[in-house]
Amino acid sequence: MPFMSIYLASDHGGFRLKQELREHLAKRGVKVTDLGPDCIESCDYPPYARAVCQRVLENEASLGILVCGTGLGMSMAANRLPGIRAALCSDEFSARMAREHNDANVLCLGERVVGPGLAAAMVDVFLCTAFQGGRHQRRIDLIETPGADVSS
Ligand SMILES: O=C(CO)[C@H](O)[C@H](O)[C@H](O)COP(=O)(O)O
Repeated sequence: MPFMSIYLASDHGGFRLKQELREHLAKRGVKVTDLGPDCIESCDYPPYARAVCQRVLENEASLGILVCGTGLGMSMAANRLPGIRAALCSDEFSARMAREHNDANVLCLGERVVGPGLAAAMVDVFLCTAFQGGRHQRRIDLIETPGADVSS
C-alpha cells in the first residue's frame, strides 16, 4: 500500500458506513485514523471535512475518506481547501480514475447512495491506484493556479 496513513471521518448520515470502512481497512492492515464522530447523533459535516483535509495536507503520504449521506456536502466542503482534490465517487471506475488522472487525495462517499460492499471496493481501488502524472499533472497545475491559462 503506497499510502502510510488514511484519515477517515463522516457526519451522522455517513456514520454507519464510516464504521464499516474503518473495520475493513483495519482488517487489511491499513493504518487508519478515525477523526469522528463517535456516535450517530446528528452533526454538521464541514468541520469533519476540514479535520481530514488538514491532516492530509500535513502528511503527503496520506489520503482521506469522507462519508456523508450523499457525499456531496463533504466533497463541497473538502474542495474549498487549496491543495485538496476531493472526488465524489459511486463506482469503481471513477475511484480508479480519480487517482490515475486527478491525483485525488480525498475520496467522498454517500452512505445513502452506495452499499458497503461497493464502498469497500472503491476504497480499495482508490488506495491502490497510483497517479499517472504526465499530461494529467499539467491539468492539475492548471486547477491549482487559476488564471494561468488566461492570456492577458
Ligand atoms: O451534506 C449532505 C448532502 O449533501 C449530506 O448527505 C448530509 O449527510 C445530509 O444532508 C444530512 O441530512 P439529514 O437530513 O440532516 O440527515
